[in-house]
Amino acid sequence: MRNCIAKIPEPINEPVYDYGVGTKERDNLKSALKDVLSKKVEIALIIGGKEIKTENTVDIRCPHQHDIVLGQYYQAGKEEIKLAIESAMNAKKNWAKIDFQERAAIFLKAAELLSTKYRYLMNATTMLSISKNVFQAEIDCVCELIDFLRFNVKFAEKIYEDQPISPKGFWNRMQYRPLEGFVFAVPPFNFVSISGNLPTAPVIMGNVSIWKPASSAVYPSYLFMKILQEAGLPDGVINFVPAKGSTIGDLVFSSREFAGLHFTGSYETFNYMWKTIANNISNYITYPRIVGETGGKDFIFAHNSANVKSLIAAIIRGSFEYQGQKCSAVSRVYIPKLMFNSFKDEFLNELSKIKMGSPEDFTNFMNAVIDRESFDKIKSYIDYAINSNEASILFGGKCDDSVGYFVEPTVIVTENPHFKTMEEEIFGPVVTFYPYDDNKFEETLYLCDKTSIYGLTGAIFAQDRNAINIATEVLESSAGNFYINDKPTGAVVGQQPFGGARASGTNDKAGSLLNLIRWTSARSVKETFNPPENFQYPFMEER
Ligand SMILES: NC(=O)c1ccc[n+]([C@@H]2O[C@H](COP(=O)([O-])OP(=O)(O)OC[C@H]3O[C@@H](n4cnc5c(N)ncnc54)[C@H](O)[C@@H]3O)[C@@H](O)[C@H]2O)c1
Ligand SMILES: N[C@@H](CCC=O)C(=O)O
Repeated sequence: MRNCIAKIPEPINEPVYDYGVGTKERDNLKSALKDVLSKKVEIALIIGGKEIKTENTVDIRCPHQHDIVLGQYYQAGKEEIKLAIESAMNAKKNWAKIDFQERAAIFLKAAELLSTKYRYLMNATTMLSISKNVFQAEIDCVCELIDFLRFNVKFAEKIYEDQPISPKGFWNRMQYRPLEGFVFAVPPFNFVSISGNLPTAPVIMGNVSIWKPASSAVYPSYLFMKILQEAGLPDGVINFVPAKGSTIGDLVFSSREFAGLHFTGSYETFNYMWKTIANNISNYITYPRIVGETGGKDFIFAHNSANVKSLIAAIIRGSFEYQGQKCSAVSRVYIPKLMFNSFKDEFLNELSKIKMGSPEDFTNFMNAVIDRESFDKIKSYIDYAINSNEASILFGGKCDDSVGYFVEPTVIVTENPHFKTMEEEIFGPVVTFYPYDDNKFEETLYLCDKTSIYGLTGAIFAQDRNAINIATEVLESSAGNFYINDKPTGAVVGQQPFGGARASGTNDKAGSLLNLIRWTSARSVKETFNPPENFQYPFMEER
């Protein structure tokens, strides 16, 4: 729209539905679940706006019942990947020229479609294909994804509005250009919101993207791609390319037009990508932007003044929601020995109330872990603890893959603060306790800070203000998201910008202005209204 400088609406967080018994939302969701189960979906690549099928298909199965096949998706080969890069580069010129408000309208519309027309279908595909209970699905694939879209366009507006000063006679402007090339978006399996945010954040800033969804989260990602198309996203701006990581990675990173990586996933994969990019560095038109959020070894640290009931609730939710498959999940707990002895009975009693099974049964708190590889990895950590004389299993420990990939919520206790499960990311429902000497609070804080390579999330539980202050100070670099008397999961867009440093990533805070600014390459433009006509300065004039 010409001659109109309209403001982006002020975003508010999408309300979370509770799907309580007897609500119409619950009925709608139940019928969406039935619908998804009764059909076999066929998911094509979407390149340049066109659906493309290949020779290679992969089954989409329910992790909680692996004999249920929800459908199939097609996997890209080299030809399709090259076509996707070409399509992105073709779409680039027009997309960058579209007025920001027109671009923003597309994402605001997509958010509205998600909030209304597609809410139940999106929840159903997420619950069934990545095994999330209704609450975990709702806060992820609906609310957080909507928040990313609505808040990011507002942050983009703030960036564009940020302009330099202009003294009399001059007009200085800052043009926020997109990057010179395309952005490669590579998400993990565990959050549909992250999958949707990784391509859209750069695209909101005028970039184009190649989006490779995680193999186990193709279904809800595809649905989001269709929503973006319905909202008016022009062809080729985002190219949806399910593919094997190594096949697509090699081609993209050796492409001259590669200008940015927007990644979320493991530390190991990110390091591999960074090294590959470094090896190709002289091939690129421009230095690529590398934004990556990776793993965590997140902690709860209890002081002896902590409120035990809220501590127990936080440990159970923080460790076992979504089967501990959150980068933010609690996986180590520091607790004073005396408190540990008195808290155990109540803790075990609460743990025994956890129900595990299919997400279709709304009474289940936990569901299955994502796939066989993950199941085997988590089981190997539990077996290691079972066989070690440095640790004992306080709760759980059983794994069963006969119907789905189920791992019991598992609590390990150790006296070795450097025990393997205190240091390494497991990415499953396993938490390790280290009971510390009651008079070694501060010393143990330093130990916590130095125990793991990661620095993502952490929490202090204490009523004593001095203890809170000391912990906040000592643990300053241990967590990019730090919580006081709250679990270290469940960050909300616009409220707790999310990300960590150390081995947890580049800490560019997903869903914030800090992230969006990485997707622009600014140009300073100076205009002089009355330029001098003589090269000599006044002090050079003769009397
Ligand atoms: N910090 C965060 O915000 C955050 C959020 C969610 C998950 N995570 C982390 O993600 C990990 C779990 O997710 P995951 O198992 O999907 O991670 P992963 O590293 O195995 O995979 C991440 C993505 O990278 C792709 N990939 C792998 N090798 C590739 C290559 N050579 N080229 C291109 N793509 C390639 C995968 O297919 C997948 O899409 C955990 O470590 C978790 O902590 C971090
Ligand atoms: N942002 C999410 C974690 C994302 C990683 O898996 C949280 O705060 O719990």
